[in-house]
Amino acid sequence: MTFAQAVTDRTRRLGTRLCVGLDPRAAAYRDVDHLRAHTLDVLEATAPLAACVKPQFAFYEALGLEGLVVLDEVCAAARTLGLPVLLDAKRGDIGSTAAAYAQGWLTGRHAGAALTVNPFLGFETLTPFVETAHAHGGAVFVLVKTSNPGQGDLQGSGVSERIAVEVARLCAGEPEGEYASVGAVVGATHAHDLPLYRSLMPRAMLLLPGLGAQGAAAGDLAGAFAPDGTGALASASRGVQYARDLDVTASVHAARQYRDDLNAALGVT
Ligand SMILES: O=c1ccn([C@@H]2O[C@H](COP(=O)(O)O)[C@@H](O)[C@H]2O)c(=O)[nH]1
Repeated sequence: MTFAQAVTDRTRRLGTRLCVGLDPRAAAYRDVDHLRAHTLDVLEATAPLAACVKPQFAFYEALGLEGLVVLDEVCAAARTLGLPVLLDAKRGDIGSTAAAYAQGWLTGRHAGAALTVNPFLGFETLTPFVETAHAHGGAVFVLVKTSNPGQGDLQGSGVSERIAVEVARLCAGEPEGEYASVGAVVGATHAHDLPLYRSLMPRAMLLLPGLGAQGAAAGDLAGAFAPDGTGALASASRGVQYARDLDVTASVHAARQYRDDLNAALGVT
């Protein structure tokens, strides 16, 4: 099963469109063992409520080699739980270097995973990511309109729309009837614009970060989904992992609430 198929299957079977972000902040823990144990506990406890899990590479990289080992353990644990992994690393470089990033994060033990990619160097640099993801059953999520307040500095004036059109072009070569291996990141903070991006990229799965801590509300995100309730992943990281300090039960309650609020907004279960 490809990443897009696995996510869509979980949405249909488990009734969830929630992407659980795992961004462990070193300051919250005594040491790396404590960080690892809590992060794995949150993963295991929230897995039945999630369509996929999204570790943010930066928080593991910040811990050096030990952190990268934890990231590897998180990915392995997710695979064991049958939970699709979306690595948020926002890679992008000239094509030959992009090919090395793609090999590192979309093949081997990461085959079938998804990776966020940055199109700033030009559309041709997306090709190694797209080809590798497609060949290994994974996916890439291209930054189209990010959730942060300053995104308009470079993403305004039709730039995001232009990237969206390119994403749609990249999706066009893939089999009909399912979401493509090329998806798009559109901030959940842009609720008003979601129907536009949904219509520009009908075959792309949308990743919607910004739920919770950045102020976006699940009830405002219906415009990102296809009429059957598939095609988008609403993502919360701090809002789940640190729903109430390090209380894993609170993480589960928060994930359940996000899942239910998304379903209520869509009128589905
Ligand atoms: O446009 C974007 C793209 C990625 N992110 C990432 O998502 C999470 C958000 O964390 P919260 O704690 O839920 O705010 C984080 O890893 C970001 O790097 C984003 O926020 N916006």
